[in-house]
Amino acid sequence: MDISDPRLLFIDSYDSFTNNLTALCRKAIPHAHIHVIKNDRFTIQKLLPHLESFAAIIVGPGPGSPEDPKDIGVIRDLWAIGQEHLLPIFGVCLGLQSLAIEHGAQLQKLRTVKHGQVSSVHHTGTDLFNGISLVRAVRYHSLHVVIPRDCDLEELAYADDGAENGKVTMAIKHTQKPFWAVQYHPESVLTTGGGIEVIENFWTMASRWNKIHRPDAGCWNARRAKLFSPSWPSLCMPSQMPRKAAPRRVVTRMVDARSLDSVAIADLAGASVESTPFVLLDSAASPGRYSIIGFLSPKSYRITHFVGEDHVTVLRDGSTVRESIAPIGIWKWIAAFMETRIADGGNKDVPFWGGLVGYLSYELGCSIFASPTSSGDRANRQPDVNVIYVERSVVLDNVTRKAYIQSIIPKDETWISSTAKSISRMAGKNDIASSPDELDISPIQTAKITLPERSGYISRINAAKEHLASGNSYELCLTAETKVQVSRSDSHKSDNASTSWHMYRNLRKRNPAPHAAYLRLHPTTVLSSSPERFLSFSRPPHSMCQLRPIKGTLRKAPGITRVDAERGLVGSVKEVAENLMIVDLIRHDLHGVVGEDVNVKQFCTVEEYETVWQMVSVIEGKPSTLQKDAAPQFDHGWRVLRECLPPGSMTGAPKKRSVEILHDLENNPRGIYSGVLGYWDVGGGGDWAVIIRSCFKHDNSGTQGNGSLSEGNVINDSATEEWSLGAGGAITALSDPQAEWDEMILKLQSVLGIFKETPKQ
Ligand SMILES: C=C(O[C@@H]1C=C(C(=O)O)C=C[C@H]1O)C(=O)O
Ligand SMILES: NC(=O)CC[C@H](N)C(=O)O
Repeated sequence: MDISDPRLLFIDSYDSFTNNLTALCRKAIPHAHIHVIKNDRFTIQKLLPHLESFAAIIVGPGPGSPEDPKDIGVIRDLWAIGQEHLLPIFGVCLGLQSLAIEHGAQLQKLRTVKHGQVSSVHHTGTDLFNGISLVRAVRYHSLHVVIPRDCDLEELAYADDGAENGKVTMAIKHTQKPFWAVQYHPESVLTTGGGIEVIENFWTMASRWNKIHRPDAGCWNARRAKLFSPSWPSLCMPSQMPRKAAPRRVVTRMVDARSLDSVAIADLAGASVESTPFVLLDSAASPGRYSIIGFLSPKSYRITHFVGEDHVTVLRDGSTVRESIAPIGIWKWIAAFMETRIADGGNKDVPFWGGLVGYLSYELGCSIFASPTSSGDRANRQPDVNVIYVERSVVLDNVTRKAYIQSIIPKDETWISSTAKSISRMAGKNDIASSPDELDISPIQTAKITLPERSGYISRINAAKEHLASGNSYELCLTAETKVQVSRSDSHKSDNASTSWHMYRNLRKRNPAPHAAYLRLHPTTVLSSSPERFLSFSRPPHSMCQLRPIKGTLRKAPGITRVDAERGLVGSVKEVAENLMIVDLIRHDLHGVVGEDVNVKQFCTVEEYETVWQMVSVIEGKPSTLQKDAAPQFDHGWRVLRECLPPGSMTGAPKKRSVEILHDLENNPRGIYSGVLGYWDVGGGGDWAVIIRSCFKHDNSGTQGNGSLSEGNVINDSATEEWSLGAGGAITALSDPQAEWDEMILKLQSVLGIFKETPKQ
């Protein structure tokens, strides 16, 4: 970039599409420096003296109303800027609404709200639309403006919503000042014709105006550079952390696993011994491929952390150490832990060589907004970070049936040889004792299931819809908790035999899923049959991030073919809108960390799972660094994870406002549900799934008696144990409350079957 390149000020109203728009502006206005500020960062008085440095302002979209000072911040004052400071401004959605109402237009609610829907835009073919023919544009709005006849605004485009809303203004310009705006979203992935073309036209007109009215632009100086954030995209700086040691070597032995499955190898690794920690990340169905089994020992580091606390607890070899995470915080603390444990030399085809395995809670993700933190009784709360450092592992390739026995412990050949021998021996036998087919998969009959209360859930759906109608959110993923009490006499077969392992095997059999997992990280046990990848990142130097959001769920039933499912999902305006909103949100999240290189690889494809059809999109991003020749970044993927949590498919859009609304609507913190589980590998790769279709237990959760944890030894003398599950779905303006309730129950049923026959509705 050159110092003389144009400089743009972007005003963000805490939206989840901002980075898509900045990326589009960078394409339309090559070499532009774009400085993004929040709308409440400066008062107009503070901003005015600096406007001379900017060639134009872009006012982004956002939740809420242009009439509410809390939602609109400094934006409303821009339109009254005096001649001395005047400059070109381009507004999007909330930006258009603000420009319009400050010039006498009426703000109204749409009768039929448009969120994630595509409309044809009829336009004048002039100004913003010069040289443009067909425009199909995505809309995300509940409010709209009615432009009076005799005012300083001119309508440039409209959409014809027919009986729903009549004609709705889609673009305007000021007749004397250099202000233009669109109501639709030029940056949405489904907008065609009126995207980059419109911004290019804005830029042509803005440059012309500047040439005539502001021939000498003000200079950019150190003070301004400090005041305004670095220009977008603010790419990853090379890691600040010095490498403390030479990389460790990964030693791998490959054996033919033949008909062995992950369950048999997990048994070998000690899955059935309740008192010990255990981790299995299990690809139990396509498109999952690898199953990762940790071979743990008392020497394995266990790391736990609670949101709001200033330390981590590290448990190892019988001792518990509290380590302060101040001032760097939990994310950097974990990055530093991993930075000293980088390893190489492993098999490039194997995604995991060793590293951290476990889960991160929903509230950990939310803490990035400084929003709600976890609350509740500390002794019975699940940790927000609960991971274990795996140094010995077996990775099973479920496609080639090869098992990779791996260790990052120096001089560990004896373990590798004996494990390789055991696996070969087991694979050689035809009758695999632990094959899940031979399991007794009868559910636990004495379980007491407490579903969310239906009327309460329906009224929360209606409250969510009111927020959507008022413009506070475009989509809200509402969820609720279900509890299951299991009598221990039923669940407890022998003293140290793990019943949760037995339950996991039932779940795996009933609902095989690509992101299945069994995590026994006391005090927490997680049984997962998640279909949804949140984020995977490949190892440097060619890191690639991939997110696979799911939106759109259809019950599988006899007679429903793929063609029917596609008609029901891809053919539904509601389902596609739900998915599109999350795709746009995830593009924004990813652009925010990796910069410009973000692509939608797959849009709304129907995938078949055990109990449901799901509509899945795939978004990929390639991290770039400031310096072309910078060393590959080991923690790129980890940063992407931190910046993109909590998963957009579990919040709705815009994320921050939706998280706040959901916090008010839902009674309890979500905890592990809606968080992510997976690994960060010592080679720098990672794979994290959204924690849905899963259930959880806290060692202390039973009634009577008191479970307690001491190193390697769990005592729980409770008469019952309590499992908890979450389920929910995206609520949009098009949602039917009864159908949403049914969808929530459908999702629950994929897990509830391991406890009891599915409850009757
Ligand atoms: C909320 C859940 O699922 C989420 C919501 C989906 C939807 O609304 O269609 C689909 C997958 C998940 O992102 C859940 O399973 O509990
Ligand atoms: N996308 C937006 O900027 C939305 C603006 C406003 N909150 C509305 O819903 O109409």
